[in-house]
Amino acid sequence: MRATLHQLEQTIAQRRSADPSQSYVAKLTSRGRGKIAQKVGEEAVETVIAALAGDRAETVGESADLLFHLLVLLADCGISLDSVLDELDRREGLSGLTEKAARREQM
Ligand SMILES: N=c1c2ncn([C@@H]3O[C@H](COP(=O)(O)OP(=O)(O)OP(=O)(O)O)[C@@H](O)[C@H]3O)c2ncn1[C@@H]1O[C@H](COP(=O)(O)O)[C@@H](O)[C@H]1O
Repeated sequence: MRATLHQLEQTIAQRRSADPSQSYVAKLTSRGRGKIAQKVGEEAVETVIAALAGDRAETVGESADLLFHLLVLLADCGISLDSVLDELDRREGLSGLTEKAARREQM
């Protein structure tokens, strides 16, 4: 998962300055952060609709679209994927601490 997303992050970084007529990433980037953010919102809604409809294949496809567009948005904001993954790791550590604290209280 990490390797796939990091590879895609690198590809997006390379394609941002490509010819917009040759590259979707370049085309979307040239339309501005507002448009990129709008696409993230649309893909999120499409993912939710597919999940609630119980359509597994559609949910997988829309989730891939969502992750891809989120990476394009993060790149535009100058935020690395590692910053987000580090935040998730930090939270996992926090929840581990909470569990340990709860166990201590039960003793
Ligand atoms: N993962 C993706 C990916 N997922 C979805 N998409 C594109 O996202 C678009 C979403 O489709 P929509 O119908 O929602 O949007 P649209 O009609 O094209 O655009 P709007 O008018 O709605 O803004 C489609 O054109 C898809 O091709 C992607 N485009 C590129 N990638 C990756 O990005 C890499 C670089 O792509 P290029 O920048 O095109 O070289 C590729 O090698 C892929 O790995």
